[in-house]
Amino acid sequence: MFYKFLSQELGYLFQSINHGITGVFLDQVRSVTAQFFALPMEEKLKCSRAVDSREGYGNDMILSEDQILDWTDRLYLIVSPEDQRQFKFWPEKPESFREILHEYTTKLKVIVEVVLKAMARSLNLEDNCFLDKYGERALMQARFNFFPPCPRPDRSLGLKPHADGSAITIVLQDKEVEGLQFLKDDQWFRVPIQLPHALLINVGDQSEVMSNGFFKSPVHRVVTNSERERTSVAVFCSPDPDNDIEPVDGAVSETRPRLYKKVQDYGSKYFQYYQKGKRPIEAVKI
Ligand SMILES: O=C(O)CCC(=O)C(=O)O
Ligand SMILES: [Fe+2]
Repeated sequence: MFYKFLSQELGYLFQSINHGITGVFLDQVRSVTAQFFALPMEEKLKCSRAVDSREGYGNDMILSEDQILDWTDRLYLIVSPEDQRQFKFWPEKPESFREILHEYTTKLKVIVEVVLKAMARSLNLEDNCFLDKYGERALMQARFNFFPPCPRPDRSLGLKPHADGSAITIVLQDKEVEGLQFLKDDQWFRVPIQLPHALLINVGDQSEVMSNGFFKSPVHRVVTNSERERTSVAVFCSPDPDNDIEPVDGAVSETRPRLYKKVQDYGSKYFQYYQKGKRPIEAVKI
């Protein structure tokens, strides 16, 4: 996980920056999420996604007949750039939903900047080298996940193994129900939930590419359980799709040759692979 790869410095920066996001506010984000999913189906369906689009309320896009579906309901919204918001997908209930999402993601922007700078610094690279690629018109996509209790947790996953296609993903986990697991050395490790006011920051594929593999985008999954529902909010922070993404100069050297090709609009290419259970990063490795 992210904190293992970063210097002490980040721990410090993070604590100081976290003051802008209080535990009370994080609970409000959780609360509007839970309230949305608890609405009658008829109300939620007002935000339904179209068959051929990811944005809105629904489940996995169906891309092949033998696709294994995730045991989840989700609401997926583009939040930034602001001119790309499609309010027809944004819930009107609960009433404070839109305002809280706007406030939450505005606060997260500060964190993204701090984190991308700290990541660069921890590799002795120029502070802004990742941020410059990230750009002023970076993408922020929020995914509200709802995992109902599942009668056969041995046979179904809430989210199948995947790595995120973002630069970084900021995850607000359920306070009471665990489920997220990361793969390391062929073993699954559970993510603790003992710190209810912590945000989990996950390195995505595009940071792996930009750092020439110094940061790794870890494979993770969500398991189900038969007793309790679980919610989470993942905010995917990805570079402007118009920007070329490739290993930054300082991360390539004679002893560390370039490991990834140049890519553009990684996110939209990525999704096709995800639903087929494949890792898109393999396609950009040299
Ligand atoms: O539910 C979680 O804790 C993580 C969700 C996640 O990995 C995702 O939405 O990509
Ligand atoms: Fe993920």
